[in-house]
Amino acid sequence: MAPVPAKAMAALNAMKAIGIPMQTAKPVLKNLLKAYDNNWEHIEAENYRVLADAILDMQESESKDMGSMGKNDAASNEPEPLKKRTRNRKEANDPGPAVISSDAAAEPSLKRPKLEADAPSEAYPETRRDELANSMIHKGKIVETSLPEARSELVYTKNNRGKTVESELPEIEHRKDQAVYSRNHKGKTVTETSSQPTSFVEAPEKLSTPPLSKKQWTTETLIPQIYDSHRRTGQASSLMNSRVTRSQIRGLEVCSGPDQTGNFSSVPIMPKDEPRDDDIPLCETPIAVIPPPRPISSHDVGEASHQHSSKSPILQKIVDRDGTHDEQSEKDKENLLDNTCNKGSPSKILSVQGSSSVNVNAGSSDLGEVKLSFWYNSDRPDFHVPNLEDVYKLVEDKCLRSFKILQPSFSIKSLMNEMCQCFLELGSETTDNDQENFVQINSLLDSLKKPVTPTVCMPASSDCFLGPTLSGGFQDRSGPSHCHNDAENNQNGTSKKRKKPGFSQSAKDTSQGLVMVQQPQYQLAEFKPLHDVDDISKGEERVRIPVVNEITTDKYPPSFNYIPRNIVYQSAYLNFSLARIGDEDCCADCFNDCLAAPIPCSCARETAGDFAYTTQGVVKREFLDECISMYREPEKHHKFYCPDCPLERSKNEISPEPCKGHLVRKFIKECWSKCGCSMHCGNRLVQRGITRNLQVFRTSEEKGWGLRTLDELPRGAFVCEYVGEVLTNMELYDRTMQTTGNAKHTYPVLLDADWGAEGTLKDEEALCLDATFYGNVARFINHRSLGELLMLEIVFFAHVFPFHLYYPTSYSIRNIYMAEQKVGCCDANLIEIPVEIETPDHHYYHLAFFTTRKVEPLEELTWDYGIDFDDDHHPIKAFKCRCGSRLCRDIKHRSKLCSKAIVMADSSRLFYPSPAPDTGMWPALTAVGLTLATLMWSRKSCDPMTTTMGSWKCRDPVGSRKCRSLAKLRGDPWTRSRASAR
Ligand SMILES: C[S@@+](CC[C@H](N)C(=O)[O-])C[C@H]1O[C@@H](n2cnc3c(N)ncnc32)[C@H](O)[C@@H]1O
Repeated sequence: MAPVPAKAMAALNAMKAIGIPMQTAKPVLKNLLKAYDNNWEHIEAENYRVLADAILDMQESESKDMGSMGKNDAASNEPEPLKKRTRNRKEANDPGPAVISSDAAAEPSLKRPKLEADAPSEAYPETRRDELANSMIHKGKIVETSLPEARSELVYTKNNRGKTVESELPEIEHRKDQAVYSRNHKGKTVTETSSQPTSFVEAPEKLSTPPLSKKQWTTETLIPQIYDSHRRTGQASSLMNSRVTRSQIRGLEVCSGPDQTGNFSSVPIMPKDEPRDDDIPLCETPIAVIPPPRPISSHDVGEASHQHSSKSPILQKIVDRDGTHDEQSEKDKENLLDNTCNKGSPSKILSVQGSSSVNVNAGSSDLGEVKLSFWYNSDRPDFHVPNLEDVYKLVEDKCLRSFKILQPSFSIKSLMNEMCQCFLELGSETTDNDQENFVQINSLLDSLKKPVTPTVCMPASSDCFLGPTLSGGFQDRSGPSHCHNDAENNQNGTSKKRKKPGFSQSAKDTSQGLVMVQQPQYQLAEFKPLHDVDDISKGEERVRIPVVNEITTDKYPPSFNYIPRNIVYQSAYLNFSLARIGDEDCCADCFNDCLAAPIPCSCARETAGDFAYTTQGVVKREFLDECISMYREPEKHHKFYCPDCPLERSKNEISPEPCKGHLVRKFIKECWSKCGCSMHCGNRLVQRGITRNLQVFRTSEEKGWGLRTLDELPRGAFVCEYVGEVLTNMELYDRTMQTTGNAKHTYPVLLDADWGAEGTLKDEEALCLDATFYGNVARFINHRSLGELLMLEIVFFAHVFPFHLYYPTSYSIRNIYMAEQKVGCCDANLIEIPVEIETPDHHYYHLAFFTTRKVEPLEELTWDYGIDFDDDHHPIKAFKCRCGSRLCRDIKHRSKLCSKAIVMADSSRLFYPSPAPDTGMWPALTAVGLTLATLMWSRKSCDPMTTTMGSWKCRDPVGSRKCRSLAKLRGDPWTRSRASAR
């Protein structure tokens, strides 16, 4: 404990630091010590708030005395803040922030003497400066201690015992001020007005509400108004409102005495009573809202305040871009913004105090210059100045990890750039749009400050997490604490309300706006290479996965973070507790390879007592056939119908259509860590990760990038898992609206295999994978239909397929279809099969891709996204399909040539209904039809990388003439060797 004189010195110094001369503070301190019986705890609380308040009170009463001595003095050119405060309330019956509009500013009684915009500091006499400085100290909140040259244009913020108070704008106010004032104005309406909720730009007649007495300032009376305010402003602003409101509630709790439980806040009661109708003294200088101290958040920049942290010593070092630093005087630092902004005409400075040791300031000039400054003090004696680039990198890394920044292209510099852009936008907008703009800032920045919610319950001993050797495992990037907090999660989930279209649109607009105002990709490219063309996985997989592009000049695909295993985004609940795995769900007694055991173990239970994999490491034929048949003939398979389908809800929340049914999917169950077998067990395929040689390549059909195999793949081979962030449907919905609503390519997959069995699933519970920002190679697999238009196909083959010429006419349609199967043409060559690994329930599972047939080297790997191309509201954005398949479900965009061929084939059927009669005319007519069809088909480009448009035309990509030449052109070693070998 420091001796008392030292404490007194500290108190006086603190006052001095905020512009109160020692001689003024000293007598008040003495009185306070007496009043508090030398209890320094109260006096020191909140950085001598009581002392500062007491000084202000003293000044108030002095002013009042002066006011009563001669009211006319009030009209003098040297305004007396305290008197004016009184008059503003009493004469204008100002209920609060509603006066902070241009109308209000024009009110004669509210006017302050006009200050010239460019008035140099010398224009302010010393006394005036003192007054201003003093007026900015109210109830212990220090608003501003120095007077920059453009003092009159500064926007100040202060907190008057939980009430937000604002004064009129000076006549020289600029539209930028209006934006700020409108918002704060609203804050004040929320806080103070009970009978007349006012809108921000209301006319002065609305100002007749008498001020509330202090007794009325309770949270009980205020909270309903807060909701009122939410309603008034609409959902688009709900996020912002709730923040402003919360802080204000806190402020009220602090300042309005005991709360509902009778507890007082940390602020001691003022030793003396204050007049009920005059406890919102207004400053002469324009003031806005100081929210009570709270953690700094970027969105706060929208709230106007200007104050120095009363607790924090001013930062001693100012770091420039190169990491050098300067000792600067306090004044220099305070002038930092002003210097920047004084280049233009009137400048503005807005500032936010996020916590006791953080200050955020934003300054602007009318020339559109904006400067942001952050002051932070952590009291570290061993501090040294780091390189600023390193700081950027670290912060970006932290943001990506902790705050789950959505875009991997995120950078601190771009964030600051965005802040400046928003600042300018707000400053340039008319007041009508202020509200909207404010929401934009918040919805943008809110994504940066989402709290990290640990979401997965992983035993600390990590014995259920096999670590990086398993690609089927789980990866959490939310930090060391992995344990899911149910309560918190629920709270997160249920507290989130699905945003109505209005908000979503706004949010969407926001992201669009952001894209327009900056070039994050270029910025990112400046700092770090996007991908390694030799291995897009950057060593995360067991095999290297190169990237090639012979089509465009892009060296590699747009940026994303490569992850070999799923990671949880925020709220998704995945319970991987080993305790949940019962004996029946594992094979604790097994040893080495379960597939080698004479009797299948309990891990084959899911697949009807027989393992899904063969000992050669592929999916068994029967199992695969059944999975494929689900796609080809869905009507033949069982479906379940959700009572309240999350998919339909996502399309239309208000009146969702009944569930269209989900196929009861066949699951593969792999052995897991509670099983006795080893990692070499044949029933652990997916969890071992990618083993095939794959390549990311640029497709030639405007599908963007794609994935292909470099090796020949047998039927049923595991290729890769679809890896991404595990999101709840709610999160996906929000994300799609806010971030990727306008994205060219989308990467979400619903984990809906068990939706029906789980009863009514809330959007906060239903899961999906999103590989937009974090994903593996599977995110490059393009769509191709997996045979729905079966009959049409059969008809086609029945009439034009060359095989028909060789087969007897009695050859059944079914056989023709089988013939088509035999040559292996047309459909997607991958199918996704749900795989159970860590958890016996199927709420969360892995989505693994297996080949539906033998796949040739260099053939593009495709899978059927299951999109309903006619359903514009499907969560997976319907694109213009260019799969080229004759079976493509995107009928609108299906190749015209294909369609013509089909129509032609169909029309030939008019003459010879299928199966075609064996007449003499048949071969001739078929030959004509076939020639025409072939002509049309051959005009369609044959992609050497795929067997697009049928392997009968180009079955072996390297074998065909066109393919060979392209392969040469491409010149990659593998193709070269293949081509020369021929
Ligand atoms: C999972 S990504 C596939 C990778 C993507 N091509 C890329 O460049 O990143 C899905 C997106 O690829 C595009 N895409 C996939 N299949 C397509 C197809 N058959 N025709 C046209 N675009 C396709 C669509 O834009 C879709 O949103």
